[in-house]
Amino acid sequence: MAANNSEPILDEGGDGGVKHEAEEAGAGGTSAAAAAATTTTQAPATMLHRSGSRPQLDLSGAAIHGNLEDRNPTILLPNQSDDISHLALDIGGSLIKLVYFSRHAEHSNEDKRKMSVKRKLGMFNGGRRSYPILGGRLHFVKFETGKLNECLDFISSKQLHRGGVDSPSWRSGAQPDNIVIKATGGGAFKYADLFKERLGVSLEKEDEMDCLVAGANFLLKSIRHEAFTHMDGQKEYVQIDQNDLFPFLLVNVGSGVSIIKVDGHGKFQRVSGTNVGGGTYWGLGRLMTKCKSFDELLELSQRGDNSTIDMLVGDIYGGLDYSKIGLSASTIASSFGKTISDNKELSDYRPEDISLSLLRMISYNIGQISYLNALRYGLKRIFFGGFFIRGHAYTMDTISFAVHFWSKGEAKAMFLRHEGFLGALGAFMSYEKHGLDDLRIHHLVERFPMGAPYVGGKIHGPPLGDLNEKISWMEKFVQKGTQITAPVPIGFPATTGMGGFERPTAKGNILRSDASAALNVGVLHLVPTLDVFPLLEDPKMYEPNTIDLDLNEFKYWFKVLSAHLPDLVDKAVASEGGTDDAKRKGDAFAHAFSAHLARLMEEPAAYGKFGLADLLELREECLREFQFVDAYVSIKQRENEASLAVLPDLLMELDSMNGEARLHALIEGVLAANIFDWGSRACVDLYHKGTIIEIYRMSRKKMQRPWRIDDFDLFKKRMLADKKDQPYKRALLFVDNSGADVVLGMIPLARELLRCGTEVVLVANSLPALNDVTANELPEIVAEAAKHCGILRKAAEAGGLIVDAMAGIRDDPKDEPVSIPLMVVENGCGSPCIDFRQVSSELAAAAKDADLLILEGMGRALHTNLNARFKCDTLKLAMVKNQRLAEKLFNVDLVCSSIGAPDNRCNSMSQFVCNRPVGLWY
Ligand SMILES: Nc1ncnc2c1ncn2[C@@H]1O[C@H](COP(=O)(O)OP(=O)(O)OP(=O)(O)O)[C@@H](O)[C@H]1O
Ligand SMILES: CC(C)(CO)[C@@H](O)C(=O)NCCC(=O)O
Ligand SMILES: [Mn+2]
Repeated sequence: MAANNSEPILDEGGDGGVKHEAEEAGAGGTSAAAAAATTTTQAPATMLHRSGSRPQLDLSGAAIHGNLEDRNPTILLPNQSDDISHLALDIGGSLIKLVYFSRHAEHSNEDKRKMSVKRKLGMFNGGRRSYPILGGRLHFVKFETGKLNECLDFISSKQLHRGGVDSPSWRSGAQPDNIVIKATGGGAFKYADLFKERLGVSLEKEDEMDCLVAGANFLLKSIRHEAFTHMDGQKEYVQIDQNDLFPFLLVNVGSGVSIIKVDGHGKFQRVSGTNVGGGTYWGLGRLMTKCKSFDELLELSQRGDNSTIDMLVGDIYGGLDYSKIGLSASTIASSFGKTISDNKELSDYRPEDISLSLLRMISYNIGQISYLNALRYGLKRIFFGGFFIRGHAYTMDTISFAVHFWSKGEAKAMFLRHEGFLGALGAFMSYEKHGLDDLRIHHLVERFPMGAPYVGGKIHGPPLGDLNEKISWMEKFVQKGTQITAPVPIGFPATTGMGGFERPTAKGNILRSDASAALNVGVLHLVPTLDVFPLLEDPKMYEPNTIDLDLNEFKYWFKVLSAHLPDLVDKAVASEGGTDDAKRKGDAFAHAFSAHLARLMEEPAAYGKFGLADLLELREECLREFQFVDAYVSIKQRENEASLAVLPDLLMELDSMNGEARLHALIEGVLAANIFDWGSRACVDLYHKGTIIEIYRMSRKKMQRPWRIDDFDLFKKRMLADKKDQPYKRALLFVDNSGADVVLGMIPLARELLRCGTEVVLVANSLPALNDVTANELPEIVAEAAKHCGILRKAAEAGGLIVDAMAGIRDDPKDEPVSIPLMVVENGCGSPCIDFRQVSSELAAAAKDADLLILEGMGRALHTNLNARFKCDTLKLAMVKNQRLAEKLFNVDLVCSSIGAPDNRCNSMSQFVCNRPVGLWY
């Protein structure tokens, strides 16, 4: 095996000229005479061809896995390679693009709690795979075609052609003799023999245009923030209406340019093309500037002034505009036109200026030809792909300008985040049973790991799959004093004026290295178990984030998160035993997360349309990337224990009250207990000043109504007056923090609902986030609490929670759902916020019969979902512990802070959104 053991190399010098082979593969025999934008291939509209290269089912060594008593136990096929293929290639004239899939073992984290919940909710199907696709990740990588060997080494080191190093076939050492890999682009023909020779694989050729269209359609259908406009330096994501996507013009700017009219899935026509494309810019640019890499050339353009080279309208008109035909003096009249009159040699011109002139000439030309073709077919939307774009703001602005200018604003240029990967994705989709067609937007989660493979450009090296490699990679950067860039290219504003463009603004002089441009996109996680929350009133209109994370807002969060970072690192390191290794990991995490923050500070839209929920999740994901499983684990345990110790007193106090006073005390208690929050600086300070119960009591004492939003009376009416016996059939309680928050706040409230005959579903995080309680931890906490209370005990026993927590699982063998008074389900996320467009399937199933939602805590009820509307009554409870939110939402100053005693008087909110008109109730 070509082991993945070499160290990443930091290569500051150029990396040698790219051996360009675009002459053969790129232009593909198109003659100079066909240079005009009229090369039309009237291909008949074809359906995407799927050929069957899928391996047969290998039943050898089959064994039953899991519970033998299950009616339909899981059968493990150790020798069966995954039933979706893993790698597809697009080998173009300039670059090779790889899309590969790495698998998530579906049952590995299928723990007992999940199985039990599934059975209770009637979701259990006996271990058969319930989803059309496997969970896993789609990775995107590119290489220069001239360095094909690097690409072959990469495939070989990861054994991608054999299903990855973790695949059963690889581990068993079996040598499948006929591996077939889908490939598109000219190189699928040109390099087929080399692939056979080096890797023993056959390339199965897929048509390039088919693949481009399939890739574009998939992205536009399945990725929420894929397409964006880019005008005057401003990037704006476009909401694509699935029912109104076709027809559109797809312009793929690779070495050469293909222009395709797309009318539907598999329905398209290549209407034109131009041989003046990315290869032209890079090729001419290399000859004229002696640049060693594409990026160097692009970077030069950022410091260029094209007016020394281009002949402008003003040069011809003595400095005047030619306003009668709408041309300003700064409009380019003739690209490179000035060089005819000067008595100068090439070396007399600045390479910077040459690069900028070339870039403008080619981008503008592509924009114009695209517009003309859009006009020809009456199309209003033009999507631009291909790696010539390279996420480069100036290129996109120039193309947009041309389209806008010539169409007088009628046509719109849009760009794609996965710009260069359309063909490779299309090739991936051409595998039979790839399952991607069945994916919906809510199944895909994009993540931006630091250690994804960095290839090409300035940073060379093997994929950084291994944690140690990742850490030493980060350390090297730190030692060298190099700024660590998050894995996305920089965008920077450039201005365009009427009829002409100004030169790129000085801001953003650095072009992000190609290594990171390759990761303009993150890793796409395919999570088939995610669902849209069925109780959303209008999923299309739903926006989880309460406040838009614009640059200003981001600046605030940058400060908050940066300030919190040292404390978080300390906790994380302690949670891993505080060893030297843990410290290295902690440092690497801090650098990685800071790099993300720095990246987003430059451009808040860098990772797609990013909200606070995404930002907070990014932090948790970053911790997980550096294998910090649960930074708050011991704090959570300590606080749970402390809170459970005082629970009996609290329950006694509550039981001595009458119904109305009790309900008031319970809601007040939830708000008071929500003061415990490790995500809030002001509250962290409090921890050093008192015990949990002291803080809780003080908090409750100060909890005077009216709260900032106070719909308590409405809720009380529903609970106590409208229908006394069973006010609600099933309530979903979204819990927040461990410790007092859940034990002294939410569990007593759950108990009250149980007392009223309401089924209670406690909904908790799937993965840790700060000190939030997780679905795995909750059964044990409930079981402990139940020791002090008959109502809880009865419900928890009936719900199997006590057994779950303490012994194994005792389950109803029937698959049918039964009425369960108390259940714990996971929400599908590992973040302090919740995005109801993507929740776990068990939560979605539990929600079907729910008629009350209770969202608790700032993350879930305030930062996200304050404005969300649901199909049933919803109670949102939170203690406002964040100055920014208090100001923005309620226009108040927080008094809670370092003074030791929080004044909660006006800082709580209890919003009750009724969804059923009174009178028609029940
Ligand atoms: N690191 C890079 N090295 C070379 N070219 C790059 C790089 N990054 C971006 N480019 C630009 O992207 C172009 C290639 O884009 P793309 O990968 O979409 O096309 P291709 O598939 O190689 O070409 P074709 O489809 O015409 O065969 C190059 O010609 C160049 O303009
Ligand atoms: C030849 C291809 C399709 C290879 O990707 C591409 O480089 C291209 O579309 N070139 C432009 C050829 C033309 O003039 O239509
Ligand atoms: Mn191509």
